[in-house]
Amino acid sequence: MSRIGAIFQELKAKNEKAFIPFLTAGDPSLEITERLILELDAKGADIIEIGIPYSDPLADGPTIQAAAVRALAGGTRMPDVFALVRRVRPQVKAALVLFTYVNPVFQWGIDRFFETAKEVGADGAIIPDLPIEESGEAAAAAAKHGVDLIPLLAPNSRERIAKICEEAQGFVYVVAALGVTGVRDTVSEDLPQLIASVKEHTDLPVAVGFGVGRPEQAAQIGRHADGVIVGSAIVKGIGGIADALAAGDSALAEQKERELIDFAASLKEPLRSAEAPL
Ligand SMILES: O=P(O)(O)OC[C@@H](O)[C@@H](O)c1c[nH]c2ccccc12
Repeated sequence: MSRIGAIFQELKAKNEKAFIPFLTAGDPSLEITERLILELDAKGADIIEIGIPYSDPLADGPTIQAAAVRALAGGTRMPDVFALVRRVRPQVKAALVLFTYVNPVFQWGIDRFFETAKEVGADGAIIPDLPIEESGEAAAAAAKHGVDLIPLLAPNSRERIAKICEEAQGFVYVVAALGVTGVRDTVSEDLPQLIASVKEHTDLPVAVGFGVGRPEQAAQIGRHADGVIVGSAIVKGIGGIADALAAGDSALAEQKERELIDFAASLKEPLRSAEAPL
């Protein structure tokens, strides 16, 4: 069983739900990303999504776009992200999932991407602009090298649920809202129904992301899903660290970092003893 599978199994036995934060590698520096990964792991992150900065992140809202801009400006490229994963892997309990787009994977070489991912210790990969209809080659390479290729399933892809679930590895990423990434005020009322229909097609865990920015939202989703993914709200906090550093205020940067880690812990808290569905 993969590390991701084992983590979900262990959580289930404890009636806990997975907390899955996202951050962009190299935002604002690789050194800070490395420290944040260790701190998130220590605060109970079960899986960490590590974004490979990309110049054309079409599914991302302004917060994560800005993170990619900062990381690229700092010079972070694909090989740096692989090296980062290699460094942190022996130091963390959390599973590590690479998050990237089709183009960079193509350029690196599909087979070589998954081969390198495995070699440095990544457990999974998410490629949001890879439609299921075109995922054959990547799915084969991922399976060959033992990396879970985690598919995204959006509220508008009901007819495609069966096919996506059939191909899925690791977990199914249910997108809670249409549009781009970013914090939203409310959780969609249709979400429990969508999760239920995904669960009719697969025994894999289901994690929900898009728009989650508060512990109450995490708690609400945790009643129905096996995991909660939080990107923009975390990345916004990292933006605060970046701003403080850019202003030369390292004391403020340290304070922002502590606040971010406390915020991450507050998102995991309601998932530790998840309530059963009502
Ligand atoms: O930022 P949000 O709304 O919390 O959504 C999760 C998300 O950031 C992360 O999984 C992600 C980052 N970039 C993406 C692009 C597409 C889908 C998902 C993502």
